[in-house]
Amino acid sequence: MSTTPPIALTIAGSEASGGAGAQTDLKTFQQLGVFGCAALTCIVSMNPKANWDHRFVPVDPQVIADQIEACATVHSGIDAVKVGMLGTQPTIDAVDAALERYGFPIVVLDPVLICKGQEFSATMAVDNALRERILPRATMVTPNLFESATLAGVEEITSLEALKDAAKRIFDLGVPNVLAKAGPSLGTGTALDVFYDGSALEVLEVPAVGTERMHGAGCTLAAAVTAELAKGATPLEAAVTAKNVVSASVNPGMRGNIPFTYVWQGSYQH
Ligand SMILES: Nc1ncnc2c1ncn2[C@@H]1O[C@H](COP(=O)(O)OP(=O)(O)O)[C@@H](O)[C@H]1O
Ligand SMILES: Cc1ncc(COP(=O)(O)O)c(C=O)c1O
Repeated sequence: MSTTPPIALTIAGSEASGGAGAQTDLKTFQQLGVFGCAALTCIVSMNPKANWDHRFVPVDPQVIADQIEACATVHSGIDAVKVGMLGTQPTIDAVDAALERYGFPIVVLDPVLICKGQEFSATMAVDNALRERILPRATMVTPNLFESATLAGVEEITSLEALKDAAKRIFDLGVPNVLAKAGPSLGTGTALDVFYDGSALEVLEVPAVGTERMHGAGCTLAAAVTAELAKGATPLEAAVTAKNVVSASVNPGMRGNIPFTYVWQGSYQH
C-alpha cells in the first residue's frame, strides 16, 4: 500500500484567528488524511474594536501566481484544488490564469461573495468575473443561500423548491456539480443543502446544531469535498461525507470572545 497521501491545494484567504479561510481548509484536509498546501489570496483580520468587521488586504496578484507555481511544481501531482475567497478582479485574473496554466483535474469553488455580513467583495464586477471566468472551471461549486441567489440571478431563495431551481440554474451556467447550501436558514430545523449533477437532485439534510450558521462551516464543507474528491470519491459521496465533517465540526464548535461560534474539525473521526 502506498504511504503517499493525496494532495490538495487551497487557493483562499487567510482568516488569522483560524475560524475560516485557508487555516480551516488545511485543518480539514489533514483531518481527512490529505496533504494540504495553500496559496493565499488575501489577509482578513477581524477587528475587535469595530464589531468584528473584516479588515481585508489583497495579496499582490504576482505573489498569488508565484505561490500556485511553487505548489504545482513542488508536488508532482495536485489531486484537487479548492478555491475560496478571491474578492478582487486582479485576484480573479491571477487565479483564472493559474487554473488555465496548470489544468488541475478537480476544482471545487466556494464562491465567497459575502463574508457573514461584510460586503467588501460584493461588487457587481467581482461577482460577474467570478461567474464568467472561475465558475466554468469548477468541477463543483458550493454557494450558500445568498450566493446561490446571486449566481442563479434570482431575487431571494426562501424555500426548498426555490433552492432546487437555483441549483439547476447554476448547473446551466456550466458547472457539472452544484451543492447549494441553505444550512439552517430555511427554518426546517435541519441543516439542508441541495446536490445537483444534471440528473440526480438530492436533498442532503442533517439535524441542525442551533439555529445559526457557523463561522467556517462553508470553508469546511468545500475543503472536505475537495479532500474526498482527491481521494477518489464521487461528487455525491464527497458531498455526503463533507456534511458529516461539518456536523462534527459545529457540534459543539468553538466559543471564543466573538459573538458567533466557529468550527473545529478535530472531532471528526474518519
Ligand atoms: N447550525 C448548523 N448546524 C449544522 N450544519 C450547519 C449549520 N449551519 C450551517 N451548516 C452547514 O454548514 C455548511 C455551510 O453552510 P452555510 O453556513 O450556509 O455556508 P457559508 O458558510 O458558505 O455561508 C452547509 O453544509 C450547512 O448545511
Ligand atoms: C478568508 C475567509 N475566507 C472565507 C470566509 C467565509 O467563511 P465561511 O466558511 O464562514 O463561509 C471568511 C469569513 O470570514 C474569510 O475570512
